[in-house]
Amino acid sequence: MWPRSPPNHKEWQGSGTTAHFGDIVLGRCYTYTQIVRPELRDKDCQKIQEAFLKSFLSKDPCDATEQDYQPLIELANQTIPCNKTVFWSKTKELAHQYTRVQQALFTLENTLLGYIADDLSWCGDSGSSEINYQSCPTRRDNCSSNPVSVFWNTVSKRFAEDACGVVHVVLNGSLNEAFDRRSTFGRVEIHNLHPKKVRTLQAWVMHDIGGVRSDSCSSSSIRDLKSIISERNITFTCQNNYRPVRFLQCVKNPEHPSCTSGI
Ligand SMILES: Nc1nc2c(c(=O)[nH]1)N1CN2[C@@H]2O[C@H](COP(=O)(O)OP(=O)(O)OC[C@H]3O[C@@H]1[C@H](O)[C@@H]3O)[C@@H](O)[C@H]2O
Repeated sequence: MWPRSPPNHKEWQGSGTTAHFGDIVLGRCYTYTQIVRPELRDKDCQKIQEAFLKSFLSKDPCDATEQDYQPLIELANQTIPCNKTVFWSKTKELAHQYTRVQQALFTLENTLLGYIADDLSWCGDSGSSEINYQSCPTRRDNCSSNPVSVFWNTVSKRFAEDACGVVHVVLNGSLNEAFDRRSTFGRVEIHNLHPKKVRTLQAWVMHDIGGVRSDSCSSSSIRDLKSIISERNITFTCQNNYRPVRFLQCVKNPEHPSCTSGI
């Protein structure tokens, strides 16, 4: 059904590089630096686009490294104010609904690099200088050191290293385990918070409206998170259904009983 990959591209199990990748990267960079956060208007989007392409072109897409992304990270470097960092895990949509309203707060995607890369796929090939638009390796079926997985691990680590003051995380209480050690939040971000800079991690365990309350602040998975954070000399606090985020959930379900009385 699909045209076969050109001879010089290996075939992988994942979808190929997003069409018009270079243009999307350049356009998103200009949108973010000129409109969303004009305080970053002096960023060089042409150089950022070039650095992003150079991070993976002509390279084995199963041998991506943190080093590949260092030039890009330096060009797109951005300071997040203390007390404004929001992590999330299994709550991508809700976390971004909240930061879209509460624009003083930053998820990784509310930073320049996360904004540029969100939902994109990209890879190249060591035997060619071309972008592979036909297929890219996936963590599950091909290799964990693929360009996209290594990118999110690398920028998530940097996002956590740069955090300061009181940081927040939105967790999904409708899952059996709201905290998963294998997640990017559990495997990368909490281990890269600096105890000398981060005073408190505040967890918000949110339950789907009308969903089951599988997990909550008193559950074993949250106690596991608390033990990891406390061992790192960072204070841990937790709130079930943090009210400002709950209001957002209720916008979509105004008639639900948990939204009509005293949320
Ligand atoms: N588009 C984004 N993707 C990701 C971000 C992010 O901020 N934006 N990630 C990770 N990430 C990719 O999302 C899934 C897992 O999500 P999911 O299983 O829902 O949650 P994770 O904890 O793994 O990752 C979310 C956490 O890491 C950063 C962001 O700062 C959040 O605090 C996996 O492929 C990750 O590589």
